[in-house]
Amino acid sequence: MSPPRLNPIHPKFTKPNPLPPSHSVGGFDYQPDDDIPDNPLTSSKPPPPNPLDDPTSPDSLTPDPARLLSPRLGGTNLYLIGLMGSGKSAIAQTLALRMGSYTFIDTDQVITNLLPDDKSIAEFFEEEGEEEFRKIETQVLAGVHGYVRCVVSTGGGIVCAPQNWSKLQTGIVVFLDPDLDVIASRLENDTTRPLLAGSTPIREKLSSIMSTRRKMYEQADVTVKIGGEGVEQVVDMVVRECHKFIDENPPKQYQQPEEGGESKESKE
Ligand SMILES: Nc1ncnc2c1ncn2[C@@H]1O[C@H](COP(=O)(O)OP(=O)(O)O)[C@@H](O)[C@H]1O
Ligand SMILES: O=C(O)C1=C[C@@H](OP(=O)(O)O)[C@@H](O)[C@H](O)C1
Repeated sequence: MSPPRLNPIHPKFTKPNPLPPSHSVGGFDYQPDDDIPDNPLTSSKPPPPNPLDDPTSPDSLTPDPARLLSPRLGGTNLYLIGLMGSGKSAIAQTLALRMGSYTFIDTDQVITNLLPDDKSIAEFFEEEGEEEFRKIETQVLAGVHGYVRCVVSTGGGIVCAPQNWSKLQTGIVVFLDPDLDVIASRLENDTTRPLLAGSTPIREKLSSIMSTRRKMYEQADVTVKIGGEGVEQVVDMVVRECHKFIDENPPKQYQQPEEGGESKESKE
């Protein structure tokens, strides 16, 4: 039986083996592939220039500012707050992915995992009431804030309990503030948010909840006003605002020494 035609670079690569004849890898001899145009290993033509050598080239790789955020945060968590439907879960998930070394956590998801009998948050609200839900939410946040390198999507009402702020403020708090019409259209057919149940139009309910919570949401370190932007664009906006926040509020150990030698910190 002939040996399998493994690609010697990585078995998951689907392109044919690019190695020249009689090249042996792992004990197998490989045959040339004539069908790869300009195979850099066999072609007589010079390879195209590396775009990285020309920083003005549009193909030149530029690092994602989201990835550059991770080392600047030094492990500090990001907490996303805002009204239900403002996009906290969607944005946190994509942000964590783009940051690379951060983990996405959704407090609502943690709560759902804790509830017995696969109960949903809406069912728990109905059976046990909002007050019981808030107690669990506070306990979950207390657990979550002990972790580092997390992008945490919180429940919309987490800002209402003052004791939650002592946990949120151990990280950078980001308020996602979209237009209420945008949120209302996103949640039009949603049945998972108990506070929106009933016959009052969603837009009206959102407006009433927002008017009692806005002051609390505005305690955030960073506010991102959102219109009709898609998820990736909102992530870009969050990243930009977080970099700005760090620029304006550098961690103490990074503060520049003042003229004359001593840093502000060492004088305190
Ligand atoms: N910027 C956006 N553009 C389009 N759809 C979005 C955007 N942000 C969130 N969504 C969608 O809106 C819905 C509610 O978002 P979600 O992340 O669950 O909000 P939250 O966690 O704040 O309650 C989801 O279906 C989500 O995919
Ligand atoms: O605003 C609120 O009080 C709530 C928001 C929900 O989370 P999302 O903001 O993720 O929808 C969920 O925690 C619960 O239904 C209560």
